[in-house]
Amino acid sequence: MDVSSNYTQLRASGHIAWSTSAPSLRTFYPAQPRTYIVRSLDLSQSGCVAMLDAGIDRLMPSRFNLLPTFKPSNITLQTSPGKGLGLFSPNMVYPGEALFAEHPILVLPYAVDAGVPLREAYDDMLSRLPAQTRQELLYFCQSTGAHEPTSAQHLISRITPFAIPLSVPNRDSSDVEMHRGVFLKMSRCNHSCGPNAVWRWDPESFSLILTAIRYINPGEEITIAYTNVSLPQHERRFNLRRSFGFRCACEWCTLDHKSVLESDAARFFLSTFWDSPSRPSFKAWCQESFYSSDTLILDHQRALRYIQREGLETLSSALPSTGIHMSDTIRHIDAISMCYAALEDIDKFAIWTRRAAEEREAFNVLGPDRKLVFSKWLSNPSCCPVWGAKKSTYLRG
Ligand SMILES: C[S@@+](CC[C@H](N)C(=O)[O-])C[C@H]1O[C@@H](n2cnc3c(N)ncnc32)[C@H](O)[C@@H]1O
Repeated sequence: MDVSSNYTQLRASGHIAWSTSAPSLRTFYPAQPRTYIVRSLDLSQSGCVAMLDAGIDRLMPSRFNLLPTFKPSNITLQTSPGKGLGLFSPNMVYPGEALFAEHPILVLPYAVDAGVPLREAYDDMLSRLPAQTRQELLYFCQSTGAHEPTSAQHLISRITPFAIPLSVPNRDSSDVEMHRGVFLKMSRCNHSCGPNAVWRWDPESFSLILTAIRYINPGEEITIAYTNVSLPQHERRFNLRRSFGFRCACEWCTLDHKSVLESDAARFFLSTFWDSPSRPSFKAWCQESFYSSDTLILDHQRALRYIQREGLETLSSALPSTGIHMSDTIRHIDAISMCYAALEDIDKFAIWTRRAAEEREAFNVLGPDRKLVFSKWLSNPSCCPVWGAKKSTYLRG
């Protein structure tokens, strides 16, 4: 291990396998021992120490964009029944509103060459953090009620990391792209099976951004999903227990037995919606007169009701045409608007097209092209390519 004034180089010796209690850390045996660099990144007062594969370290930009600034939302840390501490919003938050952005304090690879002396690396990393940040990390472990951590490695492994992708030198290194980011504030965000916020990694500012996906009332807890929330309760429970070691106390997991069955059925309906063979495609619905005018509309409206009831605004799926991921809420609204266009129902087409534009606007995904298309359709609905597509079948029928 070579130590210089501002960074530490760790060379995997290729034969010492360090065990670690970190649940998410994997060790592997690469053909050539890898070299890792441990160094501080100049990001914020809380400090940030990264342990990176030397190839990845070379690709790290020397500067990052400033943290995006948002309306100060004064997130508070409070007790959440059955979940320890959690993040709460004292203010009303709107769907699509960014809650906060945060730099990591530690960045580590997900998969580390088994020859790396991890214990030394973790000691080194912690010693480089400001004393105040180290204190906060310790407080994090104490407040979760667990035993005092016995080492830096133990302490770091206690904190649930977020998976952040970093640029890798080439496609062959894609297996080492994913890193564990440890965050002081974000790591307090609890899980819910109907979360009201989502997070995303912003490589330009090297930060995690938390965004509301529905209205969050003053005093409400901010939650994210730690697991696939479209699964039935017993599978979510199994996954949360296996990966994070807790039993979920969210409002969907504490329902009575009958309501859990209803919730599972709704989640199944939503997760299989786009591939369900029993539902006609839009084209088939337009062409076949035996499909009643409201079959598809009622199904999409039911999906929107379930999304709201189950708190599943987080659901998104790949569009078959482009493969691009889009919010399921937007997809259902678009589909209803197209059905009304096909039926030449001017009033309802206008209502749902406006809703499609508003939903996109809230989440900043209403590009100028789409905005123009919507305004054209609203001023002259017959411009919509599927205008009358179902009605003409009726007339033919
Ligand atoms: C990343 S921490 C979240 C902050 C933590 N509650 C605290 O007091 O610092 C994850 C831990 O919080 C608790 N937790 C998070 N979501 C929960 C939920 N839905 N039900 C019960 N416990 C939860 C579990 O103990 C879990 O291991």
